[in-house]
Amino acid sequence: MEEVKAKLGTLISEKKRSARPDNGASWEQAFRSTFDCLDRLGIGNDQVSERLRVIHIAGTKGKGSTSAFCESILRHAGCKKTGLFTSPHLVNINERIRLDGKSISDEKFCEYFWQVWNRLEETCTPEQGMPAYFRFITLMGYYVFIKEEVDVAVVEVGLGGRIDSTNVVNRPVVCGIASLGFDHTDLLGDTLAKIAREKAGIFKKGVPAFTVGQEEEAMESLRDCASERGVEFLKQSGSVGDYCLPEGSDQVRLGIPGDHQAANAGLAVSLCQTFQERVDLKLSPVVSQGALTLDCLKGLELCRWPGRGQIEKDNPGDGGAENITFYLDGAHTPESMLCCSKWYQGATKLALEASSPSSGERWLMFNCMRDRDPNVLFEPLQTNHGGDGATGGAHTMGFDRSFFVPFVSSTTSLKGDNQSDHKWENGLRGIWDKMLGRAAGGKGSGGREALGRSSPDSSGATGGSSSSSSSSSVCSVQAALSTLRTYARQNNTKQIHVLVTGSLYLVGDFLRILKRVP
Ligand SMILES: Nc1ncnc2c1ncn2[C@@H]1O[C@H](COP(=O)(O)OP(=O)(O)OP(=O)(O)O)[C@@H](O)[C@H]1O
Repeated sequence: MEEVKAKLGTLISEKKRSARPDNGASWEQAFRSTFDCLDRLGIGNDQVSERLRVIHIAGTKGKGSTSAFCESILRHAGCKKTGLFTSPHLVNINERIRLDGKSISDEKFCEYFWQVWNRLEETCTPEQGMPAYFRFITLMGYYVFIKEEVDVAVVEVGLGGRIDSTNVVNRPVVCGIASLGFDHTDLLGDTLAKIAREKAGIFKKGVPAFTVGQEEEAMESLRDCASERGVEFLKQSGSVGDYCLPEGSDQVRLGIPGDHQAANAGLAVSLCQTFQERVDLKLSPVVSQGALTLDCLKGLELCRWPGRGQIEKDNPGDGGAENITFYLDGAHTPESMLCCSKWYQGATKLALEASSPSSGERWLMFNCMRDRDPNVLFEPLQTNHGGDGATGGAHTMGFDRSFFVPFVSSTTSLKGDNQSDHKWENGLRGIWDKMLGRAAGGKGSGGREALGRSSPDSSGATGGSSSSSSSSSVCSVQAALSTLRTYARQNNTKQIHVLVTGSLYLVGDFLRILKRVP
């Protein structure tokens, strides 16, 4: 596996996230090269459509969760073999290609990797070289699903849709668009209409499509694209809570927590219902007479999507403390941070009420990529969304301690983070404390407008400036964990609820350190 990882590493051509892939080709050119690569692999894109039953899902937020729900629902509805392609991964690259809900084994990964690698290498020409990292892993995903003869291939778009490497299927069974918002605006456009148009690039002639409720500007753009592209229909899915329940069942339980998951699950139900009606597999119904079936409910409840709303107890057998609970969520956009913050406050409120509110504390471990605006990410974290507010700490939302921790993984260092200087993290801490200072000073909860757009790099490396600075620190993940565990052991009547958020890479680092590999 190490050799395979090293080879894959050679396909990461640039360190910058939005750098041009595939030897400097434009995104359009690079996308078109995916079709050539499929030919070189002996599986033209016609074959991908003929040999795979694909559910293709795009969106700004919730596309991964929706994909995971789809896979789980169909597995529980009787799909003998499921394939799920997602990105990015948290700990191991294998997570991106799942068979029957489990990451592909190292053995199979290596076996298929070499088949794909060797074929592509043998067919390189001066015009057609090796594909870049994401394109390669996408090609490999399709290759694996074809060779494994999966009944369904649920495919999550990597970025955008129209010219994403996954968009090489002429005729998916059904397409879905999860919640739309502002992200990757440098590549997708600076209005919701433009972003929606890029995402709707996965729509295909004669193929049905579903979307969740969207802002009108986005919905209008989706409708226009649907008619331009001649989709069979574009329908809006509802919340999973809108469905009736079968006899013997009193509620829908979702395996991925958070109120925001109801819309993702609703979209997944619509996609799976349409899939099940259109394919020649003997699947049990997903919805029957307007009610979710027991199989569907099981699929929703048993769905697992690590790093999103994941709750893990610390492990005392492995140096941990039994009174620590980690809440791991890779939110990294304003919308997802709002969902994450509401989920965390709700979950810890229940946990704090279950014990004694005064005996619990909320701690934060945070980092985000440098292309994010921490001002807008911090705002929902510092706002009380109707929970109990403070847990003993003095802040608006009541984090008793906050740590700004550098990334550990090599994946993130490849994305341009300098491991040795902590200027970025000190800057994050400075902004965090400044916002808290303003909030405490009676100027609201501290927002982008109030603060201006200060950036960590410009705010200097001095750390906090407000009275709350003593409760925030910059240190390594390991040092933060050590401080946390020592404190927890010394205060063993307290329950410590630790939110880890800001980046999926940080969540991946934690899962690796906690030895909870997905
Ligand atoms: N419908 C939603 N609206 C807003 N935020 C959401 C929604 N669904 C999930 N999220 C948040 O987004 C984060 C990522 O969820 P998910 O993996 O489903 O989305 P994604 O579209 O694949 O995003 P990405 O892979 O870019 O993080 C979650 O941690 C959660 O906080």
